[in-house]
Amino acid sequence: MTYSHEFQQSKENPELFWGEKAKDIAWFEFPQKILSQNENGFFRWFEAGKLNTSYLCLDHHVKSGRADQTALIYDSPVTQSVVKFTYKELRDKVALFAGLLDSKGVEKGDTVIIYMPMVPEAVIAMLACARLGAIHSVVFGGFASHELAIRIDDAKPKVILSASCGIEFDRIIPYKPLIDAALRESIHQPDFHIIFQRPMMVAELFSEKELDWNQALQSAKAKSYIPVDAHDPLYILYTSGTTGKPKGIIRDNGGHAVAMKYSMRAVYDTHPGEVFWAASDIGWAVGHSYIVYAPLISGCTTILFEGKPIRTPDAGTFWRIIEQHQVKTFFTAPTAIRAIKKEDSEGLLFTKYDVSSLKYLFLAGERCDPATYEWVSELLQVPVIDHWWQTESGSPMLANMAGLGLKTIKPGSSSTPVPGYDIQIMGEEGQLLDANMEGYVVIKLPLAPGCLPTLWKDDDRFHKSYLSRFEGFYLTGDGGYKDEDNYFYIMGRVDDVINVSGHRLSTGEMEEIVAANPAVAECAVVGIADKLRGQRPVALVVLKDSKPISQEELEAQLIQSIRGKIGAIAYFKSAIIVKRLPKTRSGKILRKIIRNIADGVHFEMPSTIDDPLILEEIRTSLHAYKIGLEFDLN
Ligand SMILES: CCC(=O)SCCNC(=O)CCNC(=O)[C@H](O)C(C)(C)COP(=O)(O)OP(=O)(O)OC[C@H]1O[C@@H](n2cnc3c(N)ncnc32)[C@H](O)[C@@H]1OP(=O)(O)O
Repeated sequence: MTYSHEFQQSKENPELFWGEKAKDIAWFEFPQKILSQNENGFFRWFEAGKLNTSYLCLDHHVKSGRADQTALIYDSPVTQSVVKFTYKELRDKVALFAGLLDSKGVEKGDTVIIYMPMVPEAVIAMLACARLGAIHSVVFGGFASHELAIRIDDAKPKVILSASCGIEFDRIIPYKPLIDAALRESIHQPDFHIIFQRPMMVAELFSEKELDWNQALQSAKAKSYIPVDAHDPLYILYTSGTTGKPKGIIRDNGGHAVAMKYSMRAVYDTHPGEVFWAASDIGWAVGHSYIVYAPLISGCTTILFEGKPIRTPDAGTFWRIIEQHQVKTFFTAPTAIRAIKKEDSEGLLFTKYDVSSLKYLFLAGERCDPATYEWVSELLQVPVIDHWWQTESGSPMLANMAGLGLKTIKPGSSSTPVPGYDIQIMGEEGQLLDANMEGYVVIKLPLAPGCLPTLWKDDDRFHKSYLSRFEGFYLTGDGGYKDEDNYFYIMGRVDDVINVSGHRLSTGEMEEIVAANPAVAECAVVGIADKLRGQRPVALVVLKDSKPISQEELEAQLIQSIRGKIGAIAYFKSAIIVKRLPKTRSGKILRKIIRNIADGVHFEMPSTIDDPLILEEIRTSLHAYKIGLEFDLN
């Protein structure tokens, strides 16, 4: 099957196309209708199909001859351990943990928050929820207690699952105080909190609602899988929107399973028995899809890596893992490659390992700059495939599809649309733009299976955020252009979302935190270019006349507030006091222009600007702070 044949078929007859792909899944009952619309007009895939995602990931393989194949390899340089689980071992652990959850009253449709580091128990917890038809919501361990509290109040979990600590390089991060603080802040209170005690830091348990994971398991009985409907949610994954409240992306069971299976073969060219490694975190969409669900549904071996690309112990860690576990397909973020390049630009550590098992490197999470692409391609001598997707889609939307025959790689481009995604570039007035014209990246409805069917308990926000701007199209929030060969170039967000080290964060949320400081009259937080992290946030602040404060003091306070509320991952390090902010005559802050000045990008003076002289003031303030100096601004 060629790419153009598959793509054309998916465009002309999506029902036929996805109906065929659905046959690759071991349903308990095959769907009666492939594509339908609900009462709101939202598209739904695989109506009346019955399945269980945990069954697909585990029991199905145990039954069909993979019981003794390694399913999961936990490789943790920070604890110096490597532990392997066969499909049968993992299935048994998941069934037992599902039994524990069941005994604590967790039922189909209940929500469970998982706030855990990269330990096998986190994967077991996800699959145990799926086994019961409970909806998990994994919260990235790097988020601070306030972010956790917001998610607790929105998801209203029956149980919280966590661990006593995480490990960042050589630092122990206690989790229990963060959860306690989140529960003091949240209105909703779960019935139980089950804590996996790690030996490097044992958490103190204060009440009967707080259970020790291993102790509680001692009396648990294994629980079998429960058939769920294709439309039932498998999980909620919160992602940053333009305001402080994150969006609860829902993933349904049916569409997700079909999309996972299809993408492993068609995008990643990875087959049962082969080793697939996504060096991400289970707190992100990549971690959900390509550490846990897609490799397991496909009968592959997956790797759970508790470490960093550098300093755990060095910039050769990735290559060591590829050699040791015979990885065929590797997936990471460009930031990770930039970090390695910075520490080992000559690739000396790389030469210590035999990485001949590796067939592909896939990159996503942020735009891959051509310099990083060239460096890593030269080093690895395998195809380096930059591809594009979002938390909302759960799997790639633009990719050079290795399983359908690789096409020419064009550095800077994420290649062509994956079957199921009719991607277009649109102008302000909703007109489709020709090649080489930059505009909004939009997708003609219906979206492919696996994409968010709506937002958790918020159909209105789903419609407003994604469907209302251009009738009949999904607004991705990204901007870009395509070339004459229909290769797309994603240039970055068109809204207040930024990407720091592949982590999607909201500058709108940061502005809310900065604006809450008593000295701040008004502010703008923008994402500026960062050599290692892709982007980092910077705040421009106008002070209240009545509240004098030094630049240093204000900056220290704001850094503390953002670390405390969002987390250190925001990498917020700079707050700059300015006299005024550039605005349009109607009072809208010109954030994009501020960003352009900081990044040295040419811009047209907006005709609606209130006072053009402010731009020079901003430039001087940024320069005084050593931002934008490396660029020729004139
Ligand atoms: C594959 C596509 C995707 O999945 S994209 C999403 C996943 N992103 C990546 O895999 C990006 C790869 N990036 C990295 O490995 C790191 O960012 C590199 C480049 C090594 C830099 O590490 P580091 O210096 O620690 O910076 P950072 O930006 O990661 O972290 C900033 C501060 O946040 C902290 N942090 C990070 N993760 C956690 C966590 N899970 N739990 C607790 N804290 C965390 C870091 O320790 C750091 O804190 P501090 O500022 O040093 O105090």
